[in-house]
Amino acid sequence: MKLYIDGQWVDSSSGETIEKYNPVTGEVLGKFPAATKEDVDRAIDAAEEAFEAWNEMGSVARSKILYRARELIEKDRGELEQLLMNENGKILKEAKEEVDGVIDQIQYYAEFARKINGEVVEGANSTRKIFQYKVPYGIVVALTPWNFPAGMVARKLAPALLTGNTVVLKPSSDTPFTAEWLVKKFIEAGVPKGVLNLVTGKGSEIGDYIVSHRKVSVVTMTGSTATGQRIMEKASKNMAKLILELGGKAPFIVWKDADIKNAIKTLIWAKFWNAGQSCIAAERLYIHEDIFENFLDRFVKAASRLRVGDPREADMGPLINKGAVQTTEKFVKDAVSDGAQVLLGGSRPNLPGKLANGYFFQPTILSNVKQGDEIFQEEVFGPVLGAMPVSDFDDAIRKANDSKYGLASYLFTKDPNLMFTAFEKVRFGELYVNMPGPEASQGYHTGFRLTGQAGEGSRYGIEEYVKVKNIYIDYSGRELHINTVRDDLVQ
Ligand SMILES: NC(=O)C1=CN([C@@H]2O[C@H](COP(=O)(O)OP(=O)(O)OC[C@H]3O[C@@H](n4cnc5c(N)ncnc54)[C@H](OP(=O)(O)O)[C@@H]3O)[C@@H](O)[C@H]2O)C=CC1
Ligand SMILES: O=C(O)[C@H](O)CO
Repeated sequence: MKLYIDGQWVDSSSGETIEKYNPVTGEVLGKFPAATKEDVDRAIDAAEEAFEAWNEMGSVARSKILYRARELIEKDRGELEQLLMNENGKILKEAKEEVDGVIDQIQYYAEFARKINGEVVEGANSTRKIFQYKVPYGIVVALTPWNFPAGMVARKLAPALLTGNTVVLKPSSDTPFTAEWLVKKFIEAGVPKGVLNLVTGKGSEIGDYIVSHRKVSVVTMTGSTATGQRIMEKASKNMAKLILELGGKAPFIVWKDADIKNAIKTLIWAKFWNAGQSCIAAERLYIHEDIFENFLDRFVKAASRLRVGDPREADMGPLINKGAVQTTEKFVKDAVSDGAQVLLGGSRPNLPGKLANGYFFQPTILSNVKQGDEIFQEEVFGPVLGAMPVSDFDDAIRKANDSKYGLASYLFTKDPNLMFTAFEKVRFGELYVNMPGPEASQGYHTGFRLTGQAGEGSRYGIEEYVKVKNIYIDYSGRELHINTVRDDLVQ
């Protein structure tokens, strides 16, 4: 693999590379370049140089390139699905769904051509006007995560490019090859040189440098809250605009009147989708006390039927890396020492052959957890879920809101009064009522509290990439009378 800078595929200027492991087998999958600060400078300079012409091209011409990229991705989608399975460990159905999402998002953003309009606002009188133009910011740095390595790249590249920005993409070091594959499609589709650049390398080494670079206008990042906070600090040097989609700790409330079968199916999805590695994953289960035991019993039975293993045939694949397995193990251990009872799983599975070295963890369900426990406060990002009985709806909402994160939440009930109470009181960017996620391209993916800033998707999401520029004009042609400037000063 190589870096893509100013229209050229090149090695890192240091020649250094980093190894990437296959999460299914623990074997080395390949190597990718460790970009240096000089490589970053060249990528940013290229993005700066390309900006004017790309902006002048107009949104219709840019959308044609996006439509073409979408077609190219669709044509070779099988390759991308394989890559997602090897690089991320996704099961086949989820890899296919992610590619559907990539195609959908590129199409969705391309459709905004000609639709990002400014306004003409009245001035102090009828011959004065204020033109409010929506213009691209300039250079966007896109830092993408590994959990949806294709979807997140598409969700950042498509709106940034459509609106006339140029981009430097730095993907997660756990999924560089998926990003490379997608960049190739955008290039083949006709993105001009310098408009889109790809640099890879450890965020801990080049991240601070990229986000604090004086030429960068927007930093869009999906990942952990700790990294998001660091980015805020570093990017403040240059006042870059931030779009940060960070951690989640979704509450999943099941009321006593809920359709239990639908709730369990949704919960299986919400907890074990991508092995629990999604920011909208159910992380706290609040069940009405009248149905608590029965619900948990049925949920445990259903989850115990999940097949864990080779992504080509399993229901759930591995975690992303060795560190993620260790973190998940520690969450379970700490929960047990806090008094939790393990109803299912709790450890790594015994898998045969090469899978024995893969980064797998069993679906894990815990009861006897308390609101203040680590397992109910910190983001697990793995296939582990704690459950707690609740009896009063307001109390359930209070507990749900008692989290430093505020992205997704779920509610199962048939009672419209409870639904509307939740619409009002839930302090999360998303509430899924009687249905699963994930978020749609036309929804605005955003969160409260430490989940971040700004958002993605919908017209609100695309407008994060444009700035409103104001032009004031007096076209009367008459002599100006300025209140605080005497007319007789100027003869
Ligand atoms: N909201 C979400 O969807 C996601 C949340 N997470 C959360 O984060 C945890 C850890 O995952 P991890 O991959 O380490 O997430 P990080 O937040 O560390 O990484 C996300 C992205 O930011 C980059 N990055 C890391 N450090 C910096 C920095 N100082 N400046 C700029 N960019 C940087 C990473 O690059 P590099 O990979 O090279 O470090 C990656 O591209 C997960 O367990 C989960 O809790 C993770 C992924 C997605
Ligand atoms: O970040 C995530 O996990 C994605 O937005 C999927 O919901």
